[in-house]
Amino acid sequence: MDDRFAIELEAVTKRYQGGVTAVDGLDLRVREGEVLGFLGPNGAGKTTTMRMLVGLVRPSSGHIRVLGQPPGTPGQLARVGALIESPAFYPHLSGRDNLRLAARYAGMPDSAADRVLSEVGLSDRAGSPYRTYSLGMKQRLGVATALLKEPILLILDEPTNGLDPAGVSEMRELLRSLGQRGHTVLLSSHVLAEVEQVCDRIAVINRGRLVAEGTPDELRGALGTGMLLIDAEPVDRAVACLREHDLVRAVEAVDGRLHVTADPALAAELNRRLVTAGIDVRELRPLRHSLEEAFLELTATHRSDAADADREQKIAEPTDGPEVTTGASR
Ligand SMILES: Nc1ncnc2c1ncn2[C@@H]1O[C@H](COP(=O)(O)OP(=O)(O)OP(=O)(O)O)[C@@H](O)[C@H]1O
Repeated sequence: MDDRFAIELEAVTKRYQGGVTAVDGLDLRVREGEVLGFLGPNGAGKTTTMRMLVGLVRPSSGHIRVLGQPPGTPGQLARVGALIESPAFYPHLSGRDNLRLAARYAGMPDSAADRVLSEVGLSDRAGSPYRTYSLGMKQRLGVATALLKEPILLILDEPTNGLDPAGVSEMRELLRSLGQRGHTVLLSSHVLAEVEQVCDRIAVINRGRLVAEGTPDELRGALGTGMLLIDAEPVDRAVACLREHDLVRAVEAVDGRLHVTADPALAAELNRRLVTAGIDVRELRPLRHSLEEAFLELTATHRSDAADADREQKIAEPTDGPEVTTGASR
C-alpha cells in the first residue's frame, strides 16, 4: 500500500450477520488532496464502507489503510473528520454551545468552535438554539463538528441528504471550498449532480462493488456509445459516402446530424474520406452519454447474470489506458 493515498481499500468485503453482503471485494483509492465523490444508489454500500474507514464496522475480509494506518487507531482518528449518520446535538443549546461541548470532547479549545462556525458560514446564527435551525444549517453544523480537529481527511456521508435546492447549493459551495483548502474529502451521495460539480474524481459503487472510477470527463468517455456524431454538408452525399465504408455499420440522420455506428478509432479516416469527396465536415466526434445516463446505466439494478459476469471479468482485466475502470458492457 502507498503513502500517496489518503485512503486505500483492497478487496474489502463486509458481510453482515444475517447474510447481507453490503460491500463485495471493493478496491478504492483516494489520493491525498483530492475530493472523491463516492456515488451509488441507495443500499449500494457507501455508508458501510465509510463506517469501516473509521473503525465503526470491521471488514469481513480485505485490507484498509486510512492515512497510512489501519482504521480506528487513535493517531489516525485525530486526523480524520467524519460525518457518518446525523451527529446528536442538544436541541436547547445553541450551535456554538453544542460545538464547544464537542470541542471539549475532542480536547480542543473553545476557540475551535468559533473557527469552524465561520468556516461553514454559521457565525450569524451561532447563538440560536439548535432546534431552530433549518435542515441545511443542521447539516452544516455536522460538517463543522467534523472540522473541529483540523482534520486532513474528511469523510462525509450524504451531507446533502434531505436538503432543498438552496441548501444543496450552499453545501456544495462549502464542500468546494474545503477541497480548495487542501483537505482530502471522501463524499458520498446517490445524486450524480451533487458530486459532479464538486469532485475531482468519482467512484461509482453498485451492490457493494466498484463499477467505474475516473474524472467526470473520463467517465463520460469510458461510456462512449460506440457511435460517432458527424455534422457534414450536404447530408445526403455524406450518408452515401459513409455507407460505402466496410466498417461503418449504420448511418442515421438525427436533427440534421449523423449518428454513425462505427468504431470511434475510425474518426480520422472517415473525416479524410468525406473531405476528399468534397463534403464539408463541420463536426466529427465520438457520441457520448450524458454523465447521468452513464450513471444510470452503471447502477441499473436489473441486469442479467450474464451481464454481471461480463462486468466482473472486465473489472478483473488490467488496463493500460487512461485511469478509468469501468464495468460498462457495450
Ligand atoms: N447493520 C446492518 N445489518 C445488516 N444489514 C445492513 C446493516 N447496515 C446496512 N445493511 C445492508 O447493507 C446494504 C448496504 O447498506 P449501506 O447503508 O452501506 O448502503 P448505502 O449505499 O449507504 O445506502 P443509502 O444511500 O441508502 O444509505 C443494504 O442492503 C443494507 O440494508
